[in-house]
Amino acid sequence: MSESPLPAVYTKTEPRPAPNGQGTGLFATTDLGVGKVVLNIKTPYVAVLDTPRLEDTCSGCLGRRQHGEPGVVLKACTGCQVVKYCDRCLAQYSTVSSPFFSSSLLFTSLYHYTSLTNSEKTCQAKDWKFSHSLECAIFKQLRPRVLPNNARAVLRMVLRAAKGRYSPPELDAFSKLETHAREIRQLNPQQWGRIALSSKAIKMYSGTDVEEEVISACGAKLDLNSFNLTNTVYDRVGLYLHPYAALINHSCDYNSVVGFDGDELFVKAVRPIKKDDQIFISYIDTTYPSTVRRSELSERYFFNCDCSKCKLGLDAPEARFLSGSHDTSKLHAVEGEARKLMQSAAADDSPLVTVQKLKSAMHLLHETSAWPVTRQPYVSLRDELITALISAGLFDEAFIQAAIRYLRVDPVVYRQDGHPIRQVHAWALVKLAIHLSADAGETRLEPLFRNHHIATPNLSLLVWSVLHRLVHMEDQSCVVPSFKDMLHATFDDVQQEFERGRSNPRSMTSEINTQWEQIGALVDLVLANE
Ligand SMILES: C[S@@+](CC[C@H](N)C(=O)[O-])C[C@H]1O[C@@H](n2cnc3c(N)ncnc32)[C@H](O)[C@@H]1O
Repeated sequence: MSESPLPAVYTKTEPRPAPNGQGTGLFATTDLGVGKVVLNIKTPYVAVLDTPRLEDTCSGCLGRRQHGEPGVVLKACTGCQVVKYCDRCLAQYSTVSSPFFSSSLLFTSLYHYTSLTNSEKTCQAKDWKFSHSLECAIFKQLRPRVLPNNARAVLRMVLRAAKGRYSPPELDAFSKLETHAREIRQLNPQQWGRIALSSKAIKMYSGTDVEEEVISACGAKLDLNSFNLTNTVYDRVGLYLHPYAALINHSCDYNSVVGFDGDELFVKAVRPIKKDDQIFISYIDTTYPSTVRRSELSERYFFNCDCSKCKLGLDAPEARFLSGSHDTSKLHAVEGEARKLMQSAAADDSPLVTVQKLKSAMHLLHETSAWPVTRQPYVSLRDELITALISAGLFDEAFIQAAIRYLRVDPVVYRQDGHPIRQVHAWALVKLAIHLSADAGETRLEPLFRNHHIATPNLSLLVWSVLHRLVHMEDQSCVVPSFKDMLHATFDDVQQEFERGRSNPRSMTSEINTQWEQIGALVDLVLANE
């Protein structure tokens, strides 16, 4: 992996002009196999948590330790009480006076900050050094109001730039990023209004002499170029920006995927890439039909996608209905009803009501006899249903739904075995099976199989077979290192459990196949009655 001129950036790519009005793009400098690292960035230009995640995610490791070490408790920064850190990594403090904010900021009293005397490897010390020392007093002054994520991100960039924390190549790369500021002003006046208001506030809070217009341009750059920051299991936790990663253009038929391990970014090849090929990621959820994708891309990113998948239009697999003749206007009406139910389910507080609404929406689609389980919004409805069933404590039903997704949806929707979403869904199935098999008494799973005259499968064998497959295909897998570590640790535990029981699943291939046949039979019956 060669180091780029930008600090902390390791890559097998270089920026070049891209064809078809795509501006600059990144191009492979060598052939790259599936699962290979295309780009690894150790330190973000800026990364912030979404406001609700400030409560439950460490602002230092961005949740990396929380997944590896269950039971980690978060403690609030004693200064601002807004950001929290893993307790195991909290530093020892001594309180000293800070000269930082006395003049430039709006504070009447001298703020006391805690100087860190412990190792810099701690989450709080790391974040303090990176940026929090510059913003802590501002957050404290504003409490109980917490700035929105994009305002906190722009504030961080302004404060870090003022303290000379960015190198000249980083500042230069950031300055060259596309903003589409003119299009935002003309076409999305609400977005521009939010950016402008936020810039005014940032200028006031930070006391910076940078002009509001320049801060607004930072805000527009952030909106256009930031990534969804995700945790180890690919749940969104915040915003991330780096000017090198921001050069990657979009294709719905992408060859690479992005993931985060704490604040470290990984771009991996999800398909084989040849030297000089352009690197493409997806900016949006590509499981939706081209009409939806194209309008999302033109509204937020101001371009018309012309990729091979978009060219297929209604002939593309994700847009097709089941074979037969269909009244399309009726199908659209049903889709509208299903979407309304989905929206109202999202707004509901009660998991059981949410479950009912989502099931009703799925039933509407199923009743058309035209809607494949792999066509949106069916796919998203099932994802939401699994989450709602888990919240409602209905783990057996969640397990069956996760098995439907694993066996019948994902192989079509995410064709590559190593696709991170496919791996995360497999992990969810494993977790549910482990949870159910740990239940001492009879779970509701047994009657479910019995009622359909199917023998109940041995969940431990299923868990072993999924984990065995995931661990053995890890070279081709596009997940981040902490996810792989989690799989390894769980597989080792399961393997040891079998060894203690003096059995060896490696020699039980036909038993394992039988368990999958049993699961497959129930999955098809549940789908037929959806
Ligand atoms: C995150 S930036 C990517 C880097 C950008 N090409 C540059 O030169 O700074 C996103 C912008 O790149 C352009 N872009 C990305 N993918 C594209 C595509 N498939 N076709 C046309 N333009 C694209 C659009 O202008 C979009 O708003």
